[in-house]
Amino acid sequence: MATRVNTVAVLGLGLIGGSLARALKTNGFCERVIGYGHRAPSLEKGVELGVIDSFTLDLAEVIDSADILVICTPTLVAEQVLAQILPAIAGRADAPIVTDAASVKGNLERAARRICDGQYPPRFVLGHPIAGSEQSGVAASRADLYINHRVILTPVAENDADAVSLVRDMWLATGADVVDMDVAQHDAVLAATSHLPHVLAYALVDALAQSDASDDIFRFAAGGFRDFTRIASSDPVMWRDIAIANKAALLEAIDLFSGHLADLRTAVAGEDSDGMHATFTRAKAARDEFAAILAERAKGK
Ligand SMILES: NC(=O)C1=CN([C@@H]2O[C@H](COP(=O)(O)OP(=O)(O)OC[C@H]3O[C@@H](n4cnc5c(N)ncnc54)[C@H](O)[C@@H]3O)[C@@H](O)[C@H]2O)C=CC1
Ligand SMILES: O=C(O)C(=O)Cc1ccc(O)cc1
Repeated sequence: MATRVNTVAVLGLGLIGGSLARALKTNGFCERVIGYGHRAPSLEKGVELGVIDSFTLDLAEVIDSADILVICTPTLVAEQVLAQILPAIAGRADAPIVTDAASVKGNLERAARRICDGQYPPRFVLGHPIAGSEQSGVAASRADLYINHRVILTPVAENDADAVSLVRDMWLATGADVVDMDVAQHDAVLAATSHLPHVLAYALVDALAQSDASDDIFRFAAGGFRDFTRIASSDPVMWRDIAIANKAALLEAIDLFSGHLADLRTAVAGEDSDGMHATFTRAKAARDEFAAILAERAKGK
């Protein structure tokens, strides 16, 4: 593809930032990808693996040399990084476009307004790739991570249309499908489909690991346990940040789920076979429909 910009900077070179860097280098969206972080080791590894061309620990240098800054740090760190970047680029005609990949959008929208005295910075575009895994770190990054996966952009009214368009093109260049969503809708949907399942997996594994029978439980666990709990191997810092940043929507999702679990407990205790059968049948139909959608999407690969 024709090169769109000279330099993309990835701030926080882990699974998500490393995979973006690899994809952009593979498809020629930019001339070079540079890395920025608070510590050298993962960035040195990124250069060694050919994920990035160079790196710096100096944020001012990144701001001066990149066309697009992509914040790929844990969610709450992204607020701190924004607090350093936005004042530094305010009013600068040659300022880079800023975007991010964090899992929650509302906290970053609020942070951006707070940092800029209530005025949303037009060239900051909120984004979130719905692709990843329980792994983390630059060594786990892959150039094909985003192919046929959704990337959600949550532009706000004050956004500069050209900035949104360039960020959209960047993600399209990775092979992703880019969709727009409202910030609050994004956070509610992701609380239900991603943040709640991670909390449930962590809770289940923690509860069983602390029980007296934990040795037997893990020794004899079947595939269902493995499927349900894979995501409990995800990075605790990342998920702690997500739970804090999306507290309101996550609490709503937990409460909705707790109500259903309580109903199911009542059905089990009362041997309510019709009630249980109805719940399991409804859930199976919904899950089968979801599996069919996934299969259709995989065909597009
Ligand atoms: N892992 C996943 O499946 C997905 C993660 N996300 C989001 O993407 C972001 C990154 O996630 P991963 O790449 O999985 O995490 P990661 O742990 O693999 O990478 C995060 C990187 O940020 C760096 N970092 C930490 N503190 C920093 C600081 N103060 N300044 C500069 N760099 C710092 C770390 O050194 C690391 O290189 C998170 O906000 C996460 O919520 C979004 C979609 C999927
Ligand atoms: O590992 C998995 O299945 C995931 O769910 C990956 C993931 C983690 C966080 C996100 O914000 C989006 C996707």
